[in-house]
Amino acid sequence: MSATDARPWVGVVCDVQQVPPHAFHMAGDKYLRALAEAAGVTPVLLPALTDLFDAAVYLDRLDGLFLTGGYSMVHPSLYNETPVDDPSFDRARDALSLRLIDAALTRDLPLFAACRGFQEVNVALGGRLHQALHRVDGLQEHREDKSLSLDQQYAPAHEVSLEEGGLLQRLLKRSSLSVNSLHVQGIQTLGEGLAVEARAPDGLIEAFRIEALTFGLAVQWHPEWQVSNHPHQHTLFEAFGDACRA
Ligand SMILES: N[C@@H](CCC(=O)NCCCC(=O)O)C(=O)O
Repeated sequence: MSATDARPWVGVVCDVQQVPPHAFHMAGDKYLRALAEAAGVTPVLLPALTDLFDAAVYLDRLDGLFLTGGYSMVHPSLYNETPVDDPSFDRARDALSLRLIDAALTRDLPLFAACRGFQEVNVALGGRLHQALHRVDGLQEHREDKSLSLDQQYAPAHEVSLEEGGLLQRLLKRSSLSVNSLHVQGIQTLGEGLAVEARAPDGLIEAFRIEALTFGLAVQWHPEWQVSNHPHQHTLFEAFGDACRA
């Protein structure tokens, strides 16, 4: 690897988690490796310090933005609801992601989002979430079984149908895709300027395109998981990397 890195630099949002007795800003290894290996970009962690400065300044020096998954829930107050359960929240992550989504739209910066990141984009654009999909009549189970191994938790869980003529169908040259499923929350109402790209068998929206962006794709599943073994997911990261290089 040359000392001068000509690859695009892509911002990756951090979660704020306690590693007792301290708080840490962190991002998952599997996301960072997928960006480096499949997208061919250089990931840069973005600390969630919106209480200190406007996070939009990050994007002045970046070529793309990636919103990762995360075990914490997007706070329901961001879509005008009160929490119905007592899950883990991460308000600092919420504030960082929502500010960066807005700033990426202003700059037409390439954006790719997974799972929690998918939910954040929906909420940032005025959409609402189901706080607990497993309590919604007519929807299938979308959570992982945490008693299983990670390989089993992130294994393909259901098919999604790809929208006719959509970005995913064009990129993947197919009409359906097998995806993993590790989420409690999901889309209840779709935000403004979002175009459905994929749905689960129960009708739940599982991917959308951000119409205002030259490249804006968000998926409910985990495309980063063992991306080298999943060519279709690898293609999504390649397309994002190409958009960051454009
Ligand atoms: N908390 C949200 C999003 C779920 C999610 O991102 N799960 C994966 C977390 C671990 C990882 O980063 O792979 C929800 O439950 O809906």
